Amino acid sequence: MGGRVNEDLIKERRKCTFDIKELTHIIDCGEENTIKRKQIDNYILNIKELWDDVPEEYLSHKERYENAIKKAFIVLKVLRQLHTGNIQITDHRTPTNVYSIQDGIFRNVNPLLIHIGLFWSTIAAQASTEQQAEWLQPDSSMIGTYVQTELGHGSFIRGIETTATYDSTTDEFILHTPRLSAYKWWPGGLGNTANACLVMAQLYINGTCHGLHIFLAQIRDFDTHKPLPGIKVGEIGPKMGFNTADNGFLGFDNHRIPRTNMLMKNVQVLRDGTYVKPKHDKLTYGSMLLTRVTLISDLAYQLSKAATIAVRYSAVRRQSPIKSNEPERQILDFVSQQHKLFITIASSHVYRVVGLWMWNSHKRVTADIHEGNMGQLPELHALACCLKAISSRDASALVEQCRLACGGHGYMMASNLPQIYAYTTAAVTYEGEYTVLLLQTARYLVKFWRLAAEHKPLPQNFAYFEDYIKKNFEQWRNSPEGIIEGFKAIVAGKTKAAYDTLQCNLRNGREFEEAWNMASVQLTNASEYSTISRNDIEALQSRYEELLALIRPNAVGLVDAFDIRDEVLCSTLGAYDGRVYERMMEEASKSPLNEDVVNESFHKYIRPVTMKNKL
Ligand SMILES: CCCCCCCCCC/C=C\CCCCCCCC(=O)SCCNC(=O)CCNC(=O)[C@H](O)C(C)(C)COP(=O)(O)OP(=O)(O)OC[C@H]1O[C@@H](n2cnc3c(N)ncnc32)[C@H](O)[C@@H]1OP(=O)(O)O
Ligand SMILES: Cc1cc2nc3c(=O)[nH]c(=O)nc-3n(C[C@H](O)[C@H](O)[C@H](O)COP(=O)(O)OP(=O)(O)OC[C@H]3O[C@@H](n4cnc5c(N)ncnc54)[C@H](O)[C@@H]3O)c2cc1C
Repeated sequence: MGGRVNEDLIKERRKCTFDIKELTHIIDCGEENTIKRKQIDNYILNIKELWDDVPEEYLSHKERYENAIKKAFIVLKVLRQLHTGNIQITDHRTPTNVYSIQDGIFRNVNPLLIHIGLFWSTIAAQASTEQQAEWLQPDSSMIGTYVQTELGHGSFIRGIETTATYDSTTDEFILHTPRLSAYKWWPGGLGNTANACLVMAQLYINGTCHGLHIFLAQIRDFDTHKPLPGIKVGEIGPKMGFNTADNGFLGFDNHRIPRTNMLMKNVQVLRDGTYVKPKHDKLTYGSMLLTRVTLISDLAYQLSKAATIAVRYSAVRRQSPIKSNEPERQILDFVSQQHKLFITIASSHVYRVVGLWMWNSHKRVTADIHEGNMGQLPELHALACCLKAISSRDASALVEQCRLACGGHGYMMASNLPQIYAYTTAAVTYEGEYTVLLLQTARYLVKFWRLAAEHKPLPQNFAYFEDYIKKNFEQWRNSPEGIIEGFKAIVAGKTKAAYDTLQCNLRNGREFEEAWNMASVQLTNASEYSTISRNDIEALQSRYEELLALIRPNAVGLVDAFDIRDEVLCSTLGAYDGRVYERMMEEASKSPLNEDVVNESFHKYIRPVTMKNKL
């Protein structure tokens, strides 16, 4: 769409007091990465076959999937070319960099998301060298998915009921679904797309259960794509979002796979049925850990999209004068609006930085694990659980806040905010449900509180627990260091309160698990335990309001620095040129309900009633 840039946005950009490009380079971790990112954007977004004439929202569930699959294989080809170096752009900060522009292409989810993001990465991390050499061929016929959750069990994975029983006479595992609740349910790409999967099942050898292990199973014929004998597979139906991801169900009826299809890097079953234990029994859960880490950066990116849309719209939208004799103001001038939006910008930066830090920590800990050192795994797991939980919960709440900040127009699908919300809120549940993950972190914290309470030596990271017990915390100071100290006090105070409740329940004769359950609300909620006073809060509040005013002239510059292209934002409200109303009218004209001047239902249903007495 041609035309001038909205005058208010032009003025906002003139007001900006910092170098927008410099911030973009910081976000990309260097100018070189910005250049590479833009090359990828240009390359992929210029592929004409990836763009639709009819907006996604007007397609049926089936048409959406078919359209998405067409695009997914174009994108897959490009990703393969990038990896093999046939397109000369490589080396990226985090995987999300390459994949983020797909949001614009699919306006939903790439049906190959799990194939690329989880299937290949799990094989790369958990299969033996020989298995990798066989399965990770660039021209492989396999389209895979990650099959863990069952109809009856998602969070409590030890309760998974699918079995893999070793048959030493044939050197095979027999995969079996013993009952309805054991049907696999949810895996992305399973419904129609995948012909193979990594399936999590309870391993049985000679009647002994060795717990959960991962197996590669072919489920559809590579040529005809028909389900193999003994496989019952299908799609689970429409969802709040993720409607192009063909999430599926899967049942096995004594389906046989070779013994060598168990992922054997960390754990082995030998030909004679000997079980060789892993060095750490949670290494099988490694893919969940990696995805949780990756998600933090992805959620930061979703926040930057929502903030870009809502801030640009708030600069263009004028409604109500502040003083009655003045013209209507940009809604961005209302301090309450600034509060809604600037927090979203800030949170995006916070989770971007933390996500990158976690990505690097994961790389470091994985290298250690490779050398046989498991020492850092529990801390990484506790951090990943907590950060995945709060980043997804914050992101979905803030995306919704941005949507509401755009008033009625935020409710339009063409604003793209409802789709970003549906995508973001799913992350609160998948890859470990919010409360369940917080309880994992609580379990870790309580362990160290117990050491502190018993005056046993603590690792340096937990020295603040001891400080709290000895009341060594300094008086609150309104500074970044003071805020960090305040948070330490909150964690220590909260952990203490939960620990005390737990102990009290135990003293009253409860079993540990029951006592834990009774303390679980305390274990997941944070409250104010720091030395902060009422006066401090007032000072913080007024500093916060000063900061809102300081940020105000730079708001549009700050979101421009995210440098997200219009094709990715897909929003009538958030485009760079700010031609909001023109774009809204153009999108409305695409509604099929505008195709006929008089819709045929008028003749069928309305006219017979309204004209009844006049005919
Ligand atoms: C084309 C695009 C490609 C994209 C590529 C990248 C793009 C990035 C963007 C991403 C965007 C979207 C992608 C996502 C799409 C959707 C994917 C969804 C996939 C799924 O949902 S898969 C299913 C996930 N399921 C879960 O997460 C289940 C949650 N439950 C659990 O994890 C466990 O049951 C549990 C809650 C952890 C409990 O486990 P368990 O009962 O076995 O353990 P205990 O509580 O008894 O604890 C025992 C002991 O073990 C420790 N521990 C537990 N887990 C781990 C771990 N993972 N690592 C290390 N240690 C672990 C625990 O701390 C205990 O230790 P302790 O005994 O206290 O010492
Ligand atoms: C969009 C989407 C995509 C998905 N993709 C995949 C995929 O590709 N592969 C795959 O295998 N799975 C996938 N899943 C499944 C997902 O991983 C699970 O839904 C998730 O792990 C939560 O498990 P659940 O559904 O069993 O929830 P439940 O565990 O039944 O949770 C229901 C409620 O019970 C509470 N609860 C449960 N246990 C406890 C506890 N111990 N203490 C306190 N409260 C508890 C929870 O907090 C929650 O409030 C996907 C899910 C979604 C929504």
